[in-house]
Amino acid sequence: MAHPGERIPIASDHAGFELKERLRTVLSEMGYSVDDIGTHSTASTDYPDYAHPLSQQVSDGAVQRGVLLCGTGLGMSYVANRYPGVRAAVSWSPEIAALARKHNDANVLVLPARFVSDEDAIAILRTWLETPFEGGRHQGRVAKIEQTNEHGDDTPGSGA
Ligand SMILES: O=C(CO)[C@H](O)[C@H](O)[C@H](O)COP(=O)(O)O
Repeated sequence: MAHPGERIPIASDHAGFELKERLRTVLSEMGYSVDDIGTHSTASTDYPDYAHPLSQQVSDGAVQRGVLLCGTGLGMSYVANRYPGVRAAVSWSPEIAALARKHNDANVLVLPARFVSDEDAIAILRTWLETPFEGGRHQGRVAKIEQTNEHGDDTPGSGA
């Protein structure tokens, strides 16, 4: 499932900066064209400033997938999952990353940089990159993520 030459955006806040630097190298060595959106130091910064531009690219179809990192992975995932078509999965093990691909067709990998070792993060990244979506029974479920509710309103829960 590796796509040499594919452009992959990667972004972090200060908590994910050092791991992002490591993963950037790993991606380049695997043949990907890495688009580093930032941050570029360990100076304190705000995760939405990096999650928004990356998620927009995935949502627009400018890229197929992207990688986000912050301390817990949560803040980045909250932002990313607000974008139509983005399915961002916080993954703390290769098993979770594999299931996020097989069952959920996750197109953004989110790493909790303060809670995974560098070696585990590399294994998670490789698994996520190389595991295909299974389709089948999962296809309809993934499609329902973007579905409108029974009131024809596309805001889940509104009017209920
Ligand atoms: O998920 C996050 C934001 O919700 C992250 O864990 C941030 O990296 C974290 O909040 C940063 O914390 P800090 O105390 O400002 O370093």
